[in-house]
Amino acid sequence: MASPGPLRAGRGIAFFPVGTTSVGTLVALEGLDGAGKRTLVTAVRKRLDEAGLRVGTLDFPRYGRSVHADLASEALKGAHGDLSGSVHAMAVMFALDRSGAIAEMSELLAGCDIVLLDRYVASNAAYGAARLHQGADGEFVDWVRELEYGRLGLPRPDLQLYLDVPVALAEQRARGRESEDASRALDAYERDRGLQERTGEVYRQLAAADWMSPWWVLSPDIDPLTLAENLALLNDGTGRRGEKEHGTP
Ligand SMILES: Nc1ncnc2c1ncn2[C@@H]1O[C@H](COP(=O)(O)OP(=O)(O)O)[C@@H](O)[C@H]1O
Ligand SMILES: Cc1cn([C@H]2C[C@H](O)[C@@H](COP(=O)(O)OP(=O)(O)O)O2)c(=O)[nH]c1=O
Repeated sequence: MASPGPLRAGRGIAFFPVGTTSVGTLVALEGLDGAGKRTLVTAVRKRLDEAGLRVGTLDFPRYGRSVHADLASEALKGAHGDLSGSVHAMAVMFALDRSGAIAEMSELLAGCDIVLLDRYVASNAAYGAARLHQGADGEFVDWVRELEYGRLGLPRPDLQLYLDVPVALAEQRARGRESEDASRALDAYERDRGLQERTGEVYRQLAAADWMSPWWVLSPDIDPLTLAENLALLNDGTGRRGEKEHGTP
């Protein structure tokens, strides 16, 4: 059954088994640079707060709080020699940033109904595979899965959202942001139109395959209220997840 409004589900929406403990639902928002992720998380959070849900948010990379995140960001702006030239080295930096946030994520999940992440493991999968001209079924995506969910033990998201914004629009938004805020100058990935195109393609493949969890694909004009209402349905209000194994919101 198709999901309502602008939500497009890959292979149907899966609901999650009821856990024995009260933990929140972990939702990761993915998309290209400038897609509007930060804006959407802020708007959805406001709607969920207003609905009385306990909401936590966390942005990756954790700039200013993680040396790995800062090194990666500086590398994308030309520092640290040939660091940014290595696809695997960059992915390890982003992965170690996330690894350092495991305790914080556990705390958020213990105290919230919904935890919204602005970028997560799939960012590494999509950008790295795109840099290597691979698809979602390639070696790199498997390497990321094994590194982050296997070796580093990161929690799997219950749901992943892909904000599917055309590259030209995302670029226009990123450039608009750059002109408003000098600290958001475009980095090496953002300036590379071909990389953004390929990254979008890998994201669509990951979503179609429901990689690591169910995915919802969101259109550029997604209404934050509609999204918040659909997210709220994943949670029965007690911090426990819905009981249906499969269904649509
Ligand atoms: N739905 C939207 N319509 C118009 N402009 C938007 C929309 N969402 C975001 N923007 C603008 O686009 C720019 C990039 O948005 P941002 O949320 O920072 O993207 P991201 O976090 O995906 O890089 C910002 O200047 C923001 O104000
Ligand atoms: C979090 C993350 C980001 N990236 C990429 C996506 C972006 O192009 C870049 C920087 O992340 P981004 O979220 O865009 O940060 P900024 O606030 O500087 O715009 O790093 C990865 O390749 N892997 C990751 O795990």
